[in-house]
Amino acid sequence: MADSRIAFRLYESAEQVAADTAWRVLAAARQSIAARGRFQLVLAGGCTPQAAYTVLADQVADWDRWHIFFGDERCLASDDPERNSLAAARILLDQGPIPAANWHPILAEQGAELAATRYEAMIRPRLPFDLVLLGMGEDGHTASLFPGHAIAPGALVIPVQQAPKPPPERVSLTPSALVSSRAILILVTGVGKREALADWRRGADLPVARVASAGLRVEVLVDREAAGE
Ligand SMILES: O=C1O[C@H](COP(=O)(O)O)[C@@H](O)[C@H](O)[C@H]1O
Repeated sequence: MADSRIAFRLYESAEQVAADTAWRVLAAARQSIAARGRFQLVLAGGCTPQAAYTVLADQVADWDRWHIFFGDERCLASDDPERNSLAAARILLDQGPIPAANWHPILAEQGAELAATRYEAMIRPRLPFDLVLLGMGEDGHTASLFPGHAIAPGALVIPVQQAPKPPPERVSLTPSALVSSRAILILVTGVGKREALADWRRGADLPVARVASAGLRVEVLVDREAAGE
């Protein structure tokens, strides 16, 4: 792993990763709002980022200027607790600070094909994002980009079928969309991620590695359990 645009940062605990993520997101928001009047943030799904969202929700920020997008969504009913946007909404929208009009979920309950087409049409004129948050799965997937899955050239958002992690049907931003961002933060915590992280750092061709190596400014926040140190 010799890509100088990717900075790996080590933290003692997942709590520290969450706190520093929140701090970095707030700093990016301030800069973006000062420069362009708005902050376009892509949220990661899964469990890892939820602690950071909880820290964020308690902070003071210019929330009306934040616009929230999603890196991927699972094709489940809109009220299914496994939906990525629902988990984030419970923290940042329902009782939190972000106005509903600025919340841009992927409507995956419409089916992967239609939801992907509609989300692509919505994000295309809004690119670039200011900050993309990503996680990493135990197999090195990021968003819903899984190892061995082909990506249609030129697409920004794709339907995903037969994902190895349930549910099998999903919608994902592609590497092209994810790297159309001023910065990317990848959160990697827990012992379950240790092997994939080590593979990535040894140069394995994983989806997370492909996205990270194409990004402009990429920071990977890793806790000691994932790092194995
Ligand atoms: O299924 C998914 O998995 C990854 C990793 O999730 P985590 O629970 O291990 O943090 C996540 O980044 C992705 O958005 C999600 O859909």
